[in-house]
Amino acid sequence: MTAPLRVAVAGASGRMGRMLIEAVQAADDCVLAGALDMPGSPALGHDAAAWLGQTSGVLITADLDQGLADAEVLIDFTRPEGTLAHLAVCRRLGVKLVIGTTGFTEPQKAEIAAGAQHTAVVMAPNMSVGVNVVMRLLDMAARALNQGYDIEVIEAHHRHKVDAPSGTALAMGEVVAAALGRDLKDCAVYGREGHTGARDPSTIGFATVRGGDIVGDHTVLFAGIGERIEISHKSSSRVGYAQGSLRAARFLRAHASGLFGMNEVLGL
Ligand SMILES: NC(=O)C1=CN([C@@H]2O[C@H](COP(=O)(O)OP(=O)(O)OC[C@H]3O[C@@H](n4cnc5c(N)ncnc54)[C@H](OP(=O)(O)O)[C@@H]3O)[C@@H](O)[C@H]2O)C=CC1
Ligand SMILES: O=C(O)C1=N[C@H](C(=O)O)C[C@H](O)C1
Repeated sequence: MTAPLRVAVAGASGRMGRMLIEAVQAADDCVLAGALDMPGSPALGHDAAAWLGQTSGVLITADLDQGLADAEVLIDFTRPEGTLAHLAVCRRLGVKLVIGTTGFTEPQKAEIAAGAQHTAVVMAPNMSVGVNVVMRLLDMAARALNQGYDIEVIEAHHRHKVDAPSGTALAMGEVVAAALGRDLKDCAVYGREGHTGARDPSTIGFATVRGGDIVGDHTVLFAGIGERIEISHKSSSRVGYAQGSLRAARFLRAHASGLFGMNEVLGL
């Protein structure tokens, strides 16, 4: 019988961190092997599953070496600077990494790609199966609607989200731009205000909504003359992100190095 996968979770007291701890605790083939949080976090020293009324035997720590010593894979949903600090330690200790964090700059993405030459990494702005299927639908739609349709990406998230547009919205824009032979860097328009002039048909527009407890809604609109096509995904729970992350962690068992996306994890 295969030994359980030893999973550590970063950002253990965050919205996704808690979801992941609950998912690892419930999975037959995984065991919680570490839990990281920020120095000064009130969660430090507490059992990582205490908030569930459970005991995991894993205390939340800010000491990265200690928190990763017994782990095969770290699942990281934190902030870009946290993820990069975790990557450096994972690389040194030979721990694999699932990155769900969003908001990376291009140089930060290059640092992750370099780190993945030494330890295996899955990185995706959205771990849900549904969103990754939508990415394929968008590729198909953009190729078919390649003339006469104005393309806008609209996303809505909770009031606590710190990056905009969402990583998923940007990835959707990249898929559509690539399908149309455009580079998103050259054609993205992030918000509009004032006398904008008429819409340039070669652009891909982005609109961001923030409020309340919206988990994550994404729509890509193809607006033509006489018809509109909307391809939407709406998350009503973070469970899908956590389950997708565990699939990514299991996938990494078979890989020693390399940078992978959810399309490879899911075989899409
Ligand atoms: N790929 C996907 O499927 C998804 C991606 N996300 C992304 O995951 C990230 C986290 O989201 P969410 O859980 O809502 O955020 P939270 O703010 O709820 O949690 C973030 C956690 O990371 C910790 N943290 C913050 N900064 C650092 C740092 N520099 N080093 C180490 N730890 C740090 C926080 O600690 P403290 O509270 O002490 O600051 C907290 O525990 C975001 O980038 C979000 O966009 C979210 C959902 C799905
Ligand atoms: O911050 C969030 O909550 C989410 N972030 C990810 C993103 O930026 O795309 C994924 C999901 O939409 C939830």
